[in-house]
Amino acid sequence: MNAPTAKASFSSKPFLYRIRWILVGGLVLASVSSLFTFGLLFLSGWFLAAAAVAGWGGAAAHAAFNIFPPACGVRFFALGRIVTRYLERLVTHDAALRNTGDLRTWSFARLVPRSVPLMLRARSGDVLSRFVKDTETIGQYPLDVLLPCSTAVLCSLVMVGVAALFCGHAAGWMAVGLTLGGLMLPVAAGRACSRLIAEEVRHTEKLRADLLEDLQGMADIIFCGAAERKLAEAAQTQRSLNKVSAQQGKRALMLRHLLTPIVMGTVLLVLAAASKAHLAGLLSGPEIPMLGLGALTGFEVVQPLVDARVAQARYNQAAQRAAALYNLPVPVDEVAKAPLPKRYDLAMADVTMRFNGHDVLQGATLHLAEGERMAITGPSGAGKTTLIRLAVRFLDPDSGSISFGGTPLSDLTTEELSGSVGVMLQHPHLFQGTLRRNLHLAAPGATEEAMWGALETVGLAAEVRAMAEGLDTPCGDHGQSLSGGQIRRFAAAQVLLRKPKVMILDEPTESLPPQAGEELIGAMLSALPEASVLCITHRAEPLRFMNRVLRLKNGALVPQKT
Ligand SMILES: Nc1ncnc2c1ncn2[C@@H]1O[C@H](COP(=O)(O)OP(=O)(O)OP(=O)(O)O)[C@@H](O)[C@H]1O
Repeated sequence: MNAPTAKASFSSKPFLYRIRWILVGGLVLASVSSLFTFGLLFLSGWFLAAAAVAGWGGAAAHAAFNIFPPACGVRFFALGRIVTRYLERLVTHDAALRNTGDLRTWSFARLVPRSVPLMLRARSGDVLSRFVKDTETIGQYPLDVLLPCSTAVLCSLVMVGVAALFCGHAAGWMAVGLTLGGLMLPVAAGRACSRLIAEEVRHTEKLRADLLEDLQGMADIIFCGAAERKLAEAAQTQRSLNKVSAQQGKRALMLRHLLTPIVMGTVLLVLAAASKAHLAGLLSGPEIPMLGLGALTGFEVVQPLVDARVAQARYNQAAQRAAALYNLPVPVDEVAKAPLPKRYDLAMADVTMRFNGHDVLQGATLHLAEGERMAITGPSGAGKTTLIRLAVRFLDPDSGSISFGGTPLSDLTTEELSGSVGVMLQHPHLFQGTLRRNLHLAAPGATEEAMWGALETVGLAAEVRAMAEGLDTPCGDHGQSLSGGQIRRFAAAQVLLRKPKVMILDEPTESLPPQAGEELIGAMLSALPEASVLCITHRAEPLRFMNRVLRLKNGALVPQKT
């Protein structure tokens, strides 16, 4: 995908702000749970050693040793750890799911007004993967990165502080070990893996986008004899992906394993410092294993930090890709919702439109009165479809004005216009699902009777009745189970169901024989006799139904004799 012109940035701060209190709750629970684990081993170490000392010390020492408080403490920490871990999972997963949900809604709202640049510049598979996978990666950020890092910092401080109450030197070694394991290894992971993760994301993106395009264009690939080449290409991308994934995985694994010598070294140094303090009479014997086990447990909070750094690198990639997608320039200015005008005449005055330095429209002017039927003809590439895109505000003109019912089009959105304007596209799209589902997409409240009525009008009812499942017949991907002519008539039925005041028809008779095309236009106009019609056509059949025909020539509209 091309980078957007403006400097792209994406910030997840506003999303995190919305779930800040859940995150604080998750942090408290995660920290308490880790501290309970620390407390459990810290106390257990002391308890076991003290019990052994009491055992060796004979009956008097045995009687003096009160087993009850430490046993209660051990149970308390063990139980508390399980409960807080469970609650922490509930809270933090809830935060991640909410975050991903908010991001998806936001992403979708950003994609809709960018549909024109997206269609031109992005690959469908790539957009899909950004919308699904990247939002998930960004949504998981608090769970995968924020929480482990903040829990590690908070708990390390508390654990070192507790150790310092008993032995300053032992606490010092613990601090050194935790800093090495919690800072040095993640920094090394960032250096070792970031580039590989970027490459991995690039290969995955290519593989997904290629696969989706290949599946959609399978027939063309086979007819061009390109199947072998495409397979080889996919296999090559997959090999490159496997290679970088394996490399990245190995590096992260090696860094994770490097923690073991750091842990062992720290525990030994803590034990040595504690023993020295014991010999100096500053520490009791059972407190030596207590500090050793405490140091060992301390590493539980820094252990996930290598993975957190890898997750951070993935997040950075996802955020960059999100910025590139969601900051694409919007082709129309966003407006506040204005009520649809009561009138429905469409006027364009002196409209110019330029693409890639080439003027497609230069001073195009038209006025489609209420109830009028107007055709626009012109050579291929003259800008006819561009006129339609301007009329429904998919695009804004470079200059000139367009109004609908006297209201400047710049005050209306495409969505609002769709309440009055029905568009039959040059290449209608049918969604995977049943015919019924596609009709309901056009007119959600349409009754069974209305659906059959519309199909009858466009001459499709008999064919649908003959299908075993009738309206519940699956259309297949992109309407594969229908013929080109059937798809066009189905699209006409969708427009009729909406009962628009203005019908905009782009090549409505294409892929139909002349007689069938003429019948279709005649039937549509009889079904909605009061609707205005703007009909783009290369073909002669629609012309006899029109009040006026304009020809688009050199970017301007001129009257044409029929
Ligand atoms: N969004 C766009 N970005 C860049 N160029 C565009 C865009 N839309 C249209 N064009 C270009 O503008 C010109 C007019 O395209 P348009 O689709 O409006 O022609 P048309 O008259 O409908 O053609 P046809 O009859 O072949 O469908 C073409 O050269 C096309 O490449």
